[in-house]
Amino acid sequence: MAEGVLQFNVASMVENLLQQHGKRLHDIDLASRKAEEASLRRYEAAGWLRKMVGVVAGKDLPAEPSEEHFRVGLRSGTIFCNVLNKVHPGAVAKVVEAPSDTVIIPNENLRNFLAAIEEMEFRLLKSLTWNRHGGKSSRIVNCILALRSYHEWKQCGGNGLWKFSGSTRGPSAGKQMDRKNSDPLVNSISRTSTGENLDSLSSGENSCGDLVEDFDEVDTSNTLQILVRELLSDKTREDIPVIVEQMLTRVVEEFDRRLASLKEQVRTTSQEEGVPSSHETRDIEIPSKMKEESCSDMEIPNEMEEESCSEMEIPNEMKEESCSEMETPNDMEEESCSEKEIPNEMKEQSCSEMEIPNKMQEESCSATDCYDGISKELFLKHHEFVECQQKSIQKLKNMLYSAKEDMKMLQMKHQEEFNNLGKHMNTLAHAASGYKKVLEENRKLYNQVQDLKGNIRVYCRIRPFLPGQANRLNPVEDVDERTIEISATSKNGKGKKSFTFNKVFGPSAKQEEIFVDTQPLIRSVLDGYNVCIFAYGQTGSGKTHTMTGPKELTQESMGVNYRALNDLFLITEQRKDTISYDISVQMIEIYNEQVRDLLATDGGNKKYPLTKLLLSFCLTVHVQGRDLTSGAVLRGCMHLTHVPYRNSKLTQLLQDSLGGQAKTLMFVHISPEYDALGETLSTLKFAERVSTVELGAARTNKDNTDVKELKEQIASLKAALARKEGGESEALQHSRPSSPDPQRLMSSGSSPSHSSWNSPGDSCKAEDQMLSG
Ligand SMILES: Nc1ncnc2c1ncn2[C@@H]1O[C@H](COP(=O)(O)OP(=O)(O)OP(=O)(O)O)[C@@H](O)[C@H]1O
Repeated sequence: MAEGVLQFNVASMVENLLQQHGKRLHDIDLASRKAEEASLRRYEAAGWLRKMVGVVAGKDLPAEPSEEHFRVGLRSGTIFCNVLNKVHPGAVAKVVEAPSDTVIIPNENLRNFLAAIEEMEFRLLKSLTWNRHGGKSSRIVNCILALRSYHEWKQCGGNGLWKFSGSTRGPSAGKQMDRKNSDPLVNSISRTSTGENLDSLSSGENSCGDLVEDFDEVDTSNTLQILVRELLSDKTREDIPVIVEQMLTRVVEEFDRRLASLKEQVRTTSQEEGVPSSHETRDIEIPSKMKEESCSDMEIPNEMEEESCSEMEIPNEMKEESCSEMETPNDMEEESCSEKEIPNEMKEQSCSEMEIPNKMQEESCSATDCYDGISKELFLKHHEFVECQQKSIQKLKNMLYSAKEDMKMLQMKHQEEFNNLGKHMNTLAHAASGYKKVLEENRKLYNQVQDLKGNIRVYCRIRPFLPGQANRLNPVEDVDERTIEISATSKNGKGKKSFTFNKVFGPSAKQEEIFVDTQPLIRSVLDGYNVCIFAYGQTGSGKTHTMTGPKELTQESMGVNYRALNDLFLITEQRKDTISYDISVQMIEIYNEQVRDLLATDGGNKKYPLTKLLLSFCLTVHVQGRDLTSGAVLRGCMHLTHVPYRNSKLTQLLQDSLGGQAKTLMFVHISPEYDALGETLSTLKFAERVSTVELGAARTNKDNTDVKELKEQIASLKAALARKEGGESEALQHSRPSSPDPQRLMSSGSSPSHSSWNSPGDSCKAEDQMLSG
């Protein structure tokens, strides 16, 4: 049908071209009208045949066929036989169903058709005009239209002889066909009916062979030939090539224009039907109307074509994948895949049924069915794949939402914990501040307690008899916690003499007991107080034993010095997180009013061996602590040695620990032997007076006589001291506020003093020095 349309359009284009050239020729116009009239008559014949046999049986014959399609659709003779059986049931006993492209010469159906007519004695067909002048196709058209007229005449109750009027516009009621009419075709039929061999049909002018020949010959459209012939009939030989070239150029241009218009029409239609644009390009050569008709000729439902088109949207990869998964036989699979790869070509072939043999159309149909099955399966797989992806995406969305919620919860929890931590930190800072205040208060209270115990404390220790002194008389009459009672001889003022101290330790007292009252003062040193711990007493009374210990030291036998230093470092370690301490040691020897620095070096070598240093008669430990939080600095010192108290230099040295806030512990040692009784009594008197100074007026001196004597001795000592030491007392007063400088001490006094501190007179002088300070 496409060719028919195009051929008709070419004729029109040529006509239009001629009109544009102002060469509208009457003959040309007449030829065009004739061609158009011939086409209309052909359509009329084809339409009646299709109506008679039905669309399915008439699928090989388009409704509006070109001459070529008209010839091809009828050359099998099948439609002729079926139509004749409709007009006269049973007229053709055997109809061979064969594809339209099957060429059988002489055609069996045509021979059966003619034979049927002979048997039916259709002499009425004699009236048909088998006019060769109208073209071979026109003769067939006229024959068909005559048969239609006869059929209609019969349906209208016609009887007797039917006379063909030659009109194709339907039967004329009551018209009679002249059966005597001599027509070449009828004649040939008549001859056949007289017993001639059917094969002879092909030899007769109007035989079946003529009819077959009519179908077999290629009847190119003579319309154009007529037009061209008429156009060039009056032209000179020189003008013809130019005119033909010009005409062909315009025809081609017009053809291209209309083809483009047709493509645009197809594209628009495809878009309206939702066909992807990528397929439009492949389909543009076939108008949608043509496709529908062609497909209907092929008995392919439109839905199938639509499905095929929709399947075209499936990505090639998926199609390939699905094809690879197909379980169809290999040959079928290959065919399907090849069909899949070039679906548009297949579609074109299917639609262009006029150019494709029926067999190929059937293959195309079967391929389309197969392709449709594959496409559906692909579609299902695609749909399933998309659903799976959508579920995965939804699951991911849910996980993302859950993760976001968890993150929010974590952020809230973190913020809450952060706030709580901040509050906790504030509480801790407040508590720390309070704790420091408490520590400070505790320190003050602690040292207040030490103050209440007395800044100068005097302890008396009685040395036990040494080995080999057993069973010797002991002047110590009685000892309790704070009092010692001495039984004096007449030489020393006969009678019992009682002395009171902060504490009295008997001969059996352990080193640990001696240190008990000393230990709290170590903490005071680290709190910034000055402490002086010294031993006092006659030779061999046990001073070294108390302060250092015996030669063979054990944990139990360690003296005050070791224990004090141990506690000092222990407390320093305990406070290391809050206070940083620097500890230094000073070792000075005072002998014959000469002060020597035992740690001084002489040419890189120490002047004194370590053993002598450890046994040194004056050890001073300086402590400097820095509060790590506030930066406040505390300074304290601790003097450890036994002291020949009468020594003025020593008094000067110990000035920072003999008054004010300083804590002084004096361990007074006495020997138990009778032969040292005088010295013992003098020592006890001196020590008790030191303690009495500290106790002040609150302490009542029970012995006024002793006080009077003491005052006299003090006055005497003052005078003597003034004479011997000149302005030393004045210097002592001026230097009191600061710690003593060993260098200054060593250079200030060089004159020897008393070589022995054992005499009571010396003791009184020392007491005077201390009291004056
Ligand atoms: N409490 C005591 N228990 C046992 N032995 C002691 C005690 N006190 C002192 N001694 C012993 O007495 C002797 C003399 O003691 P020590 O050397 O300590 O006296 P001193 O006062 O330091 O003498 P000096 O003034 O001459 O140095 C030593 O052998 C010592 O071991």
